[in-house]
Amino acid sequence: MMNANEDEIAPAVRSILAAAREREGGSERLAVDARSLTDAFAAVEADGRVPIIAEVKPTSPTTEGTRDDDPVELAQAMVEGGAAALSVLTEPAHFGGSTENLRRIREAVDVPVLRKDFIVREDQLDVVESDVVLLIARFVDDLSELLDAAESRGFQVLVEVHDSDELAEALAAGASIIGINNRDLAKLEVDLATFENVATDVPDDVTLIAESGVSTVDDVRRMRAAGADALLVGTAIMDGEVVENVRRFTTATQESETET
Ligand SMILES: O=C(O)c1ccccc1NCC(=O)[C@H](O)[C@H](O)COP(=O)(O)O
Repeated sequence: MMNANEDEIAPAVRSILAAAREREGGSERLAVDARSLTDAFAAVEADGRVPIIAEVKPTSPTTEGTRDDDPVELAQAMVEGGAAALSVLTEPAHFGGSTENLRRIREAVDVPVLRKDFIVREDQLDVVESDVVLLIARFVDDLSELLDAAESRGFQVLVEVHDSDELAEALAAGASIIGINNRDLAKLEVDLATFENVATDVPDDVTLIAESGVSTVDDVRRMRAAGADALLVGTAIMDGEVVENVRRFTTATQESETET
């Protein structure tokens, strides 16, 4: 079920995967009418801002405490701050997420919504509609098959990779939206140089997203300089005033923005 030796994976991530394998799928095949992620990025770019996917992330194995605010209010604040799209954790046991949160949020906003979860089987695509689903190359048995299964339901697919081998696998599977995760899921360590190193091998026609570990305006500029079409940011947006946090990141490359 996984490309890597399971012993190499951090215990928290092993637990996440074990729970993912147990989680039930849907009983009816979904057909999704998705909002375009690339159009949403283009609209934000045309406005001179940085496309940010803001993540509704109530908690995580590397975060202290839980943010209990209404997820819909958080999502609306993210859109008010200028987020191009939203990412919504639906993993319940380790991230405090739910498919119900995603359903309510997608109804309440008009930007594309990514379902952030650890999907390992085709039937797990059928539990809730979203505009984009995440597939993590490291954790999926047959990436090409699951990617096709998702696209045939109308989902756009963000394929997450962490190194050049996974990138090659994602490209061979036909991924057109790729996220390079700065968080090493084996050790749970974050290093922004990961994006810089792996991004050099990504073809221009791929929509490229920098994921995890972005906490300052300088980090946003660094990821953009390394070729990120968009950035996925969770913790640094959830920590404090959500509208202000998103606005700071979306305006990071504007001349008047000096704060780091
Ligand atoms: O965020 C974690 O602690 C985590 C732990 C184990 C597996 C995955 C994890 N995060 C998933 C994510 O992809 C992030 O939520 C997302 O990229 C945002 O990252 P950040 O901006 O660093 O919160």
